[in-house]
Amino acid sequence: MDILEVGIPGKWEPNLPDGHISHFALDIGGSLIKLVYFSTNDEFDVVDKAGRLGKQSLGKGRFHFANFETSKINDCLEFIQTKQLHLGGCQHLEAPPTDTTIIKATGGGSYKYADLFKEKLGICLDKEDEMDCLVAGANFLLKAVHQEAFTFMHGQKEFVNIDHNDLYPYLLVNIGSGVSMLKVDGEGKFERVSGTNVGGGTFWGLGRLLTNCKSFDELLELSHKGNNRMIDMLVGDIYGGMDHSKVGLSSTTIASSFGKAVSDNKELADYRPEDISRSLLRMISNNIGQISYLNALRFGLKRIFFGGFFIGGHTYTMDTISVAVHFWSKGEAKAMFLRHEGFLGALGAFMSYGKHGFDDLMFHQLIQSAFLAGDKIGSPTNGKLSENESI
Ligand SMILES: Nc1ncnc2c1ncn2[C@@H]1O[C@H](COP(=O)(O)OP(=O)(O)OP(=O)(O)O)[C@@H](O)[C@H]1O
Ligand SMILES: CC(C)(CO)[C@@H](O)C(=O)NCCC(=O)O
Repeated sequence: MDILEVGIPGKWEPNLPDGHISHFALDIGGSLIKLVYFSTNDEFDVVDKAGRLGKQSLGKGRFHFANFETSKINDCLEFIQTKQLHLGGCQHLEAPPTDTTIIKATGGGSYKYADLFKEKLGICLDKEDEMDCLVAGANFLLKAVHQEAFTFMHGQKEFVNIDHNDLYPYLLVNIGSGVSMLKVDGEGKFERVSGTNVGGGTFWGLGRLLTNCKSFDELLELSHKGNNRMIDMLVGDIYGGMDHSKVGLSSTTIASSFGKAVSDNKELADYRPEDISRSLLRMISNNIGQISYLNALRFGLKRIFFGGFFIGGHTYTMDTISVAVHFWSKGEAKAMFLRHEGFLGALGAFMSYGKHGFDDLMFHQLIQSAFLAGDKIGSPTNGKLSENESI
């Protein structure tokens, strides 16, 4: 489980106390559960329209982010219980007062695990569509968070200035277990234009089988030390060390991922797990980069934002995706990454508290405070996950 905290405004503050937890939201995906909650320190007693006593925040506070493997959902339930997040949730104003806490949730698991949450914590999951949430989360981050988007190519990271008046349209590619591609035209205006089943789950699933790695991080770590040329068949392998320049293929371009394994006459055990992991990561990242570009081309989109936990701020993954987009678009399209990449859906679900009359904690005011000029969500500058520059 990873837990991260971000201050508003200000810097990364790893071990701050939680304060009053006002809302939390969940994105329960095929591989990971993402949890976002908001805590405030300044608060006072209020009585809501239903006569219930509660705490009202002044709108200053912090977003907290945590994630859990979906297969270890009990850890997530325990975390909610220990932090008493569910006691800070809200009740629907139109409904008669009950003991049931309603929590915004998205992702397939909000359907699959609804009964479990009810049974274990008395929480009723209020389901929001995962695509709506991804888009709401991405739009929120791009507009409200300073230095949220960046490019990454050949080891160089560059933050992108987002012009709020020239943000749309863009292609949002969310690389989770599977991959969704959405053409975003505005707030709540989007279409899921494509997807691919070759995604983060494929990398981790195949990688686990091929290398016997015990964790995703271990598999990624291996990939850093690997050399994909040991397994991939390059153009040069086919052309006797030469480029095939007539069609723009250099000798070092991968002609066929894992292609060398066909003629090498080796067994799986003869290959280094590091090289296998590297080839796999490149194959999947390349493929996603290429499909993304083709979809951008389909709709004339120049900007492609990548999200999802598969990226995990990993430089090699981002580099490979960027190079693929650059290569196929001949430099016309740009791959951009988001610092809060894995939390788009959870943030979108969180934002949806503002939509349906959940205003006993003046949710609108709370969210608006995060939008105020100069009061943007701070960026993590140090701390546990900052090594990969991603929260
Ligand atoms: N600790 C981890 N355990 C498992 N997968 C991880 C881990 N860290 C990163 N990943 C990668 O993140 C991917 C999951 O990303 P994400 O959480 O965005 O998707 P998801 O919501 O679970 O999937 P989907 O949206 O398809 O249901 C995994 O497939 C894997 O590639
Ligand atoms: C099924 C979802 C939407 C669940 O998040 C995701 O895993 C996905 O987009 N998979 C790819 C499905 C496809 O378009 O082939």
